[in-house]
Amino acid sequence: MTNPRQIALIALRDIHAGAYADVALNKVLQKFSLPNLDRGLLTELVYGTVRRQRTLDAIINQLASKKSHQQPKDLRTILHLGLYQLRYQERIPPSAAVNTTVELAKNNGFAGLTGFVNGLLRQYIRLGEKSPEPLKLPENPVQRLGILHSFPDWIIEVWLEQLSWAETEQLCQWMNQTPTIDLRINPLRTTIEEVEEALQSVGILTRRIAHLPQALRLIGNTGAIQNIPGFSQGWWSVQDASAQLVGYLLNPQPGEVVIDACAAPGGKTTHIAELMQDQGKIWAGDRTASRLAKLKENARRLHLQSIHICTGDSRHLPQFYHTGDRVLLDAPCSGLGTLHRHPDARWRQTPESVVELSRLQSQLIANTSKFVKPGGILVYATCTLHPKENEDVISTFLASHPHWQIQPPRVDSPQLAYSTPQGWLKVWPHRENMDGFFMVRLRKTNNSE
Ligand SMILES: C[S@@+](CC[C@H](N)C(=O)[O-])C[C@H]1O[C@@H](n2cnc3c(N)ncnc32)[C@H](O)[C@@H]1O
Repeated sequence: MTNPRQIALIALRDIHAGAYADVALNKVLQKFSLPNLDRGLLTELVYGTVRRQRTLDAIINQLASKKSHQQPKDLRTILHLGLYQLRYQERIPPSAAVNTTVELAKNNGFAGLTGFVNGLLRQYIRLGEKSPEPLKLPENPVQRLGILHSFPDWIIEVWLEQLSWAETEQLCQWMNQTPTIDLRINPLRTTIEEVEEALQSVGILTRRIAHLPQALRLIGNTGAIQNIPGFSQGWWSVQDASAQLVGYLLNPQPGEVVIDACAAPGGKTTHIAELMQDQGKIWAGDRTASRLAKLKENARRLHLQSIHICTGDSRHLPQFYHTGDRVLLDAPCSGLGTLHRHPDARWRQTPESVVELSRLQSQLIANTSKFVKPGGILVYATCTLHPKENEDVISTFLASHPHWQIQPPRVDSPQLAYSTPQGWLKVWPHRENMDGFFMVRLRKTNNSE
């Protein structure tokens, strides 16, 4: 099969049945061999329709007599695909979007409904000719933003608690973009200049990122990551700029003992090893063995020797008590700072899952703080923007752990740019053009047991 729209329908069926969007997409990309352009279109259609689902459903609700959720499942997905192309894909002529969608309906058991599909899509085009916004939006301002930018109301509300309306809208728009790829250069194998040159020689454009000495942002489409020069030599890792800030905030030194309590697949563990010149001992703990296998593979590719694996639940592991000079807790979280990378995440997380995660995060910080020696450091980080998983976890921890205090970034450190008056760092993606992140450095006093 070579029709990217038909293949998109197959992947979307899987996603609507519960599969992760990236897993479902990779499955079809591996199964069907497509030319590069069609692979690009397939990826755009799958990720785009998942991301814009709420907006696309609102259009169906407006134009059809039956609500979107009452339509047969496949028909709803086919309409999503057609409407997505009409609304968001300027490169696809409207007539091609309509004809290919009608064809898709015909080939997937809806031969009797091709008139309905054709009519609905053409009605949308006609409305768009009359008004720049064919979609009728509700009066309620939260729902209005949620429908326009395709987010559940509760996420809009979480952002509105922290940002103005205008910034909330900017953040919504930012999260609907195709994500960029950043590299972190491994200074133990090469230099940033050498990587820049190697990439340039194969036509890959890059740019440096302020405050991050080993970071390069890739510009434009680069093809498969494994084919970028230097991958097999361990010259670099893929890691977003804001995730690179975490290693610098921890500031590990050669010869120290560092415990990375939620380490897999090892983006930050390998950064820590590089910052320590691969000298010292790093314990990489995680409860998921399959993810730790990826960490091992990454450490091997980067030629790092100082990393040791420990499979287990970091809410326990008493063998680590009072052994770490520095501990990193890069906690499992709702990922509200990386919604652009995971198009289905906004539909998977709920206010209830956030409460559940914040409970786990509190248990993890309470126990991993015991891993730290007196006078040592613990960095808590998440890639979410929800105060319940960030500020609240830290405030509650500090209130019940008098031997701990926040150690804000030094005035001469690059992280200062993201620092808040409370001493923790919050990276807002629409301001900094990088993934959303929260991180804080905590210090245990010398006289604690
Ligand atoms: C945000 S990810 C870590 C990403 C990693 N630090 C990196 O930079 O590549 C969170 C990790 O926590 C792990 N995890 C979740 N609950 C855990 C627990 N109770 N104990 C140990 N690891 C846990 C998950 O398996 C997941 O790999």
